[in-house]
Amino acid sequence: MGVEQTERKHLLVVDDLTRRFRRRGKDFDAVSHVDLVMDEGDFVAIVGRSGNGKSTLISMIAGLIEPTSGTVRVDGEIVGRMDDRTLSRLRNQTIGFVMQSQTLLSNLTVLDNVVLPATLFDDAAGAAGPAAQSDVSGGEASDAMPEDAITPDPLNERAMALLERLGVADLAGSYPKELSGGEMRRVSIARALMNGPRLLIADEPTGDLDQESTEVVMNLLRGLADEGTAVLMVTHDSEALGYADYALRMDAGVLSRP
Ligand SMILES: Nc1ncnc2c1ncn2[C@@H]1O[C@H](COP(=O)(O)OP(=O)(O)OP(=O)(O)O)[C@@H](O)[C@H]1O
Repeated sequence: MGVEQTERKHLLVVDDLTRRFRRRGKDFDAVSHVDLVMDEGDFVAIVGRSGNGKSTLISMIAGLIEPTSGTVRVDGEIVGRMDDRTLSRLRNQTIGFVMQSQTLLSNLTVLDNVVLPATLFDDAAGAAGPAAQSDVSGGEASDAMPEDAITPDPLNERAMALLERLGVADLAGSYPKELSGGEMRRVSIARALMNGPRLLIADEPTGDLDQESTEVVMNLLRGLADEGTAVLMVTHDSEALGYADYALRMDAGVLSRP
């Protein structure tokens, strides 16, 4: 692939990406020579049987696992060559990541968990991604504030709007251990969207969700993509698949268009 020609044009360029693991004394490629290009507004689903390398691939894209060979470029920068602070900033401000497992901090309330990413870097709250500018309240116009009103904290307001949009605003003051799996997942999605990422990566975003919540989450992701966020989703859920532009199949580490 002509990476030099494409690096400035695309939000994400994955080039010949491989990750080798060793199991019972034998090497195998969990991810094998994967190419993928995504632009703003693309909504791509990855499907494939368990153990075929999907999580390993998206973890490399997010800079959580180092590739054995190949590169991931986000906005023209090679993820593997970033120093720790630059990588942390990328993960905080440009990439939103919804993991398969529960990653909320147990000693913080739901609201504080969602606000947290906006407090980690000074300029995080002013993130430039389309989701940051978008009206997360779901389109309802807010009433003009009376002049003597206490100025609301904009971070709390944004977090509450996201929780509202995901149907879990009533849980803002609860702690993660008080939530169901599906509620935790929706809170995790709100947290991943807090800084308005330009690229949202979601591993099974509808796992644990009933049909109604699946529709809420998928309509939200579809809306974000329509507003310019690139969305990369791993899913086993045939209903969720219908919201993506197209699906790619991961089979024994190889990514292909079915
Ligand atoms: N750190 C590791 N060391 C050795 N093998 C690993 C490691 N991490 C993952 N694997 C193996 O790599 C393969 C791909 O794992 P991965 O988690 O990427 O699959 P997946 O497609 O995401 O599966 P699922 O749908 O169940 O989440 C599996 O065979 C897994 O056992």
